[in-house]
Amino acid sequence: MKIPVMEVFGPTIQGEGMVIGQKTMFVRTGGCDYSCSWCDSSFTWDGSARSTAMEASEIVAKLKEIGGDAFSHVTISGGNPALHKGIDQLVDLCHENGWKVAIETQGSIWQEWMTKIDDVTISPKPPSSKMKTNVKQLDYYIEELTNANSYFSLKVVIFNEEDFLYAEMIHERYPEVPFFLQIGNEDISSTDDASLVSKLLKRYEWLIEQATKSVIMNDAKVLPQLHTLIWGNKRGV
Ligand SMILES: C[S@@+](CC[C@H](N)C(=O)[O-])C[C@H]1O[C@@H](n2cnc3c(N)ncnc32)[C@H](O)[C@@H]1O
Ligand SMILES: Nc1nc2[nH]cc(C(=O)O)c2c(=O)[nH]1
Ligand code: SF4
Ligand SMILES: [Mg+2]
Repeated sequence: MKIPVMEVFGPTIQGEGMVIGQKTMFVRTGGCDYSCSWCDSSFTWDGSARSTAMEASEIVAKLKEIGGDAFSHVTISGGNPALHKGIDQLVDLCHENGWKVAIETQGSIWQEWMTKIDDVTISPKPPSSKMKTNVKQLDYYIEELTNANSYFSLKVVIFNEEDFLYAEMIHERYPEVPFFLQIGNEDISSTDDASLVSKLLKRYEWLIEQATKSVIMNDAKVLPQLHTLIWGNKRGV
């Protein structure tokens, strides 16, 4: 079953969330059921770029072609990779090659293959995105991953106070799930890396302040997007 692929890149490091710093390859799929106002990967769904329909075996060949033997971890992101049934085979092939597999999804669509993934990041969207969370669906997600004994976490991107309150609500709803706060990048098309980084670090400091003040966030981890601090808004890193 073919998968629409926007880009395959790496090795690089995972710049976000539960396995931040992990050396990894990326497979970015096309299409999303959301359209977040601040999406830094909107080319996956807004029609501005074309995807290539690829079989899982072709994706694996591409990973080997560009990564050689210099990786053992593959992150599938998008768009929403959970739109695609064919990822089941991709995960199996990665495992056959001895690679671990991570996924980035917003938790809006469930797939049975989700429980095979080694590192699952669920990133529900706060009010600034203009998207609405289906909490019942999120409850189901968390329940399925918990029952499957999966290694998973929640990561909420924060742009303002209202987003922070949303993050508190999510963390309180699923207190057992490892919880990550991430700073939002407001300047997704800036090419001025110096001013971008300085602004992001200010936002990071602000988010740390919010988290340190909050009694609900006692066990939260507060992170920047590491890749943005290093490479700015560059694609394919
Ligand atoms: C591009 S999304 C793709 C995966 C999936 N659709 C999702 O949103 O989780 C990957 C991650 O980037 C985050 N992200 C997107 N735009 C961002 C921005 N402007 N600043 C910070 N994080 C952003 C998302 O919240 C998500 O955690
Ligand atoms: N280095 C790096 N880390 C990332 N973590 C999540 C990413 C994504 O776009 O899903 C991403 C990305 O695009 N690059
Ligand atoms: S859910 Fe993810 S890929 Fe989809 S629009 Fe939002 S940030 Fe972008
Ligand atoms: Mg990204």
